Parts: sequence; structure tokens; C-alpha cells
Amino acid sequence: MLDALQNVLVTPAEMTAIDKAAADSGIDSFTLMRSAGMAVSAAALRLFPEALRFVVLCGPGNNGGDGYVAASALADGGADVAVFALGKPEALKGDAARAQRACPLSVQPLIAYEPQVGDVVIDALFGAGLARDLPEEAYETIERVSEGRIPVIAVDLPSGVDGRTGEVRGTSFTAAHTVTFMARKPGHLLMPGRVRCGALEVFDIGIPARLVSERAGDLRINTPAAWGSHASALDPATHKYRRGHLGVLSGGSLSTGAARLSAAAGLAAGAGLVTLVSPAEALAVNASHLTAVMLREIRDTEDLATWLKDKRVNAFVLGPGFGVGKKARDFALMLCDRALVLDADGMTSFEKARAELFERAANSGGRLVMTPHEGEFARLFPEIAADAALSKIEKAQAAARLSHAVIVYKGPDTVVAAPSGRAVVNANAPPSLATAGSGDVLAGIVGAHLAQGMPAFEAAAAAVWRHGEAGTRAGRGMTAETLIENIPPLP
Ligand SMILES: NC(=O)C1=CN([C@@H]2O[C@H](COP(=O)(O)OP(=O)(O)OC[C@H]3O[C@@H](n4cnc5c(N)ncnc54)[C@H](OP(=O)(O)O)[C@@H]3O)[C@@H](O)[C@H]2O)[C@@H](O)CC1
Ligand SMILES: Nc1ncnc2c1ncn2[C@@H]1O[C@H](COP(=O)(O)OP(=O)(O)O)[C@@H](O)[C@H]1O
Ligand SMILES: [K+]
Repeated sequence: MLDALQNVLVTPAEMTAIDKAAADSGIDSFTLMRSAGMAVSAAALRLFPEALRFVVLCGPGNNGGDGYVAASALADGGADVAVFALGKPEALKGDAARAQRACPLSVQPLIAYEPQVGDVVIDALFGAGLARDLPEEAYETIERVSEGRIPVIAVDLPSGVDGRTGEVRGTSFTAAHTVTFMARKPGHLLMPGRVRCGALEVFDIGIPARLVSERAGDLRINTPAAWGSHASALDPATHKYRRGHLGVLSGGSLSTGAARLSAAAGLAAGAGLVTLVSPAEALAVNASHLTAVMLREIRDTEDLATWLKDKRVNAFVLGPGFGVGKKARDFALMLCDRALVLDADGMTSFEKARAELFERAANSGGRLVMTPHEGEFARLFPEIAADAALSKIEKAQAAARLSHAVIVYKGPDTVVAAPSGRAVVNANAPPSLATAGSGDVLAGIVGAHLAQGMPAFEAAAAAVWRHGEAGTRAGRGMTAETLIENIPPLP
């Protein structure tokens, strides 16, 4: 794969524009299709040398065209190959028709395919052009292939997976391996598409990288390339105040653990100082559990205003275990003009009062990051959550635009979006992160980055990445505590 395109995510619509630009620049589209099909046949031989028969399932568009090229190449190489088609081969158009005419193999109707032990399926039914739920015929075939446990190599995308959203349009193959072309598509990273792809290979079919990157939008895979330039190395002459002072707001005496997890994570992630802000009744329990994290009693907005005279306290985490209500809203609105991570109860407190928060975010000049999981997202952005036409990326982007905040829409496929529309999709998080307190740790890491002076989008994206790395390092038996111990240094 081209290094220049390693982190780029291209939507199917952008891919169509790239295709057209390639044709306009004089690149022969059939050459691209040949290259794509040859890459698929090479992957099939490399991955399944023991296959007794390659079964190529070809659809009505160019994805099917790639399939005919692959089938021809496999047959040329001496493999046993059978081709089954959805729709009439005579109805194919353009490059796909040409690929089918050049294929020496007979074509049988899709429904005639009966899986046999030793088969390897090459799925070239639908790729980027899937426009609606799969037709009935494809359903039956997919079911038979799954029941027969026949390994599948998908061309571009497993048929049924929507390349824009990662949603499954009715049903889909679950591939062992997917070969896509030039760059990843959102459907390769977003759930459930990601797990349907199996191992993903990105093959360079020869479209110049410049043509791809010029037409790709502001969407990337979350790697250090997206934010590394804002993660500066430690200055040997630094001192703790220069590394930022993070304040984390604790809940009452029976719900202090979540904020302590955020505070400990903030310190481990590099904030110079972290102060846990506690109501009077929780001071003793907090004090008994803290060492490097400092403790301060703050009862009300007056106390908070007094503390805020110290301008060195430059970032805050509010929400984990804090409690839902007016106190959370009052505190959050006071902290918005510095840098604030609003998590959990902090967000839920604004369920019926979001306009005030969003207006403050738009006008305060501070940095606001909100970190909703799916339930919290639906509470704060019900109309966006309910819009079935939007992908998770588009939902996060819409929420960021509406709230004037950076949105970290959490899950296995966490999306970080800025009000400008810039977005990254995260891909390094292990499922073992689904453990109590893991979100509190994430909020603390974001807070540390904000305290260090990172812009909100980069602070959030870098935190999500470090959180994922920490999860991998902590291993399957992790708890939120061991997750904190495994936060890696900023790269
Ligand atoms: N990008 C590149 O540079 C290159 C791309 N290449 C390849 O091209 C692929 C994209 O090709 P594509 O645009 O022809 O789309 P594809 O997925 O074959 O499906 C379209 C056909 O399916 C039909 N159809 C759609 N949904 C349907 C449904 N639910 N049920 C039934 N029918 C449905 C639709 O009909 P329509 O909706 O118009 O009625 C149309 O006939 C891409 O994935 C890659 O493999 C390579 O060749 C190398 C260069
Ligand atoms: N299946 C999964 N794979 C990878 N990461 C996950 C998965 N499920 C949850 N996570 C991550 O774990 C964290 C859980 O946060 P959250 O839902 O707020 O939990 P809690 O409130 O218990 O801390 C989020 O960062 C989320 O992205
Ligand atoms: K496919």
C-alpha cells in the first residue's frame, strides 16, 4: 500500500470521484480492473494454496468485473475455478462486460451454487456500489456459504456491508480476508463491517496517490500521524506547572471511585499536577485513597470561583460519578471557558438544557470535549442518533457541529469529530476495554492532553489512541486500574 494513503479513509462517493478523475487523466479503467482482479487472485493463491476449488461469485457491476478477472487469472494458473453470477452476464456493461467476455469459464446462475468441502469463495457480488439491501438470491447463497463454513475472500468489501456506514444491508458475508483498492473505506473500520472484513489488505491498483488524496475529505484513521505534531517531547527545562494542572471533580461520598480513576489516569498521562476536587462529605474517603493526586474541598460555585482565580489550573474533567443535576450544570458552565472534558453525568445533566451548554461552547473561547457512549449520545443528540441514514462518523460530525464541541463517540469503533467536520476513526482498541471505569480513564487522558495545551481535537484523538494502546498492553484480564498503569508515553 502507498504510505501516503495509509491513514486516509475514502467514502464510496469519493472513490467514484477518484475513479472519474483517474479516467479523465487518461488512465485506462480496464487496466485498473485487471489490476484489482489480479490482486484478488494472488491473495487467493497465497492464502488458500490448499483450496480444491475457487468459486467466484460475480455481481452485476464492476465488483463482478473484478471477479471475472480473478477467475480468469486463477484458471490461467491451473486452478479449478467455477463462476456463478447474480443477474445475466449479457446485462453487464462497460469494463465488467469486457472482463466477462475475456473470461474463458462458463457462468452458472448464483442459485445453482452448492458449497462443497474444499471450496474457497471469492465474493465479487457487490462492492462500493451496494445501494440497497441485498436481493433474495444473495441471501440464500450467503446463508449456504456460512452454514458450510466455506472461507470467503471479499473483493473490496464483503457483499452486504455498506462501504459508507459499515452497516449490513440485510445480510453479508463474513470474510476471512478482504482485498480493497487504494485506500480503506469507512465500512472497513466501522462496526459491524469491520468484523465482517476479516484481515484487510489495501492494494495499490495504480491510481496516483495525489488523485486520491486530493479528493479524499477530512477523514482519517486515528494514528499518531493525525496528531503527533501536537504531542511535543518533554522540554528538559520544564516544571510541573508547565505540564499543566488538571482538576477532576469528584462526586459524593458513595461515588468517588470514577473521578479518582480519571485523576490517576490524568497524572499517568502526563499532566504536571492533578487536583481532585471534592465535596466536604467525600473528603475523608478521597483522602484515604490518594497519594500523588492532590485534594481540594469545593462545596459550591463560590468556592469554585475562588479556585479559578488560579489561572494555572487549566483543564478539568467533570462527569465521572459526579451526579446528575444543577450542580453539574453550574460547574460545567463555569469551566467551559478553560478546557473541559464533559463525560458521563456531566453530559446527562444537560439532557434538557443543552442549548445553554452549546451556546457557551460556541462563545466562550475555551476547549470543550464530550465523550458519549451510545446511550449518552442518544440522550444528548436524540434527533441525530435516530437518523438511520447517517453513519457513526456522520453522526459524530453532526453532533460536533451542533454542540461546537469535539465529540468522542465511543465504542469499538470510536469516532472523534470536530465542529469543522474533521474526523478520525479509531482502530486500535481491544474489546477488553469494555470494563467498568475504562471510560473514566479515557476522560482523564483527554484532560491531561488539554492541560498540556493540546488543541481539543488532537487532545481527544491522541487520548483515544493511547487508551487503545494501554488496553492492548494491559491484556485481557485488565481492570481500569491496570489500564492506567499501561498508558504508553506519547509517541
Ligand atoms: N474505484 C475504483 O477505482 C475501482 C473499482 N473497482 C471495483 O468496482 C466496484 C464498484 O463497482 P460499481 O460501482 O459498479 O458497484 P458494484 O458494487 O459492483 O454494484 C453495482 C451494481 O449493483 C447493482 N446493485 C446495487 N445494490 C444492489 C442491490 N442491493 N441489489 C441488486 N443490485 C444492486 C447496481 O444496480 P443499480 O443500483 O444501478 O440498479 C449496479 O448494477 C468496487 O467495489 C471495486 O470492486 C475495480 O474495478 C477497480 C477500480
Ligand atoms: N468492544 C469494545 N472494543 C473496544 N473498545 C471498547 C469496546 N467497548 C467499549 N470500549 C471502550 O471502552 C470505554 C468504555 O467507556 P464507557 O462506556 O464510558 O464505560 P465506563 O462508564 O464503564 O467507564 C470507551 O473508551 C469505549 O470506546
Ligand atoms: K464483494
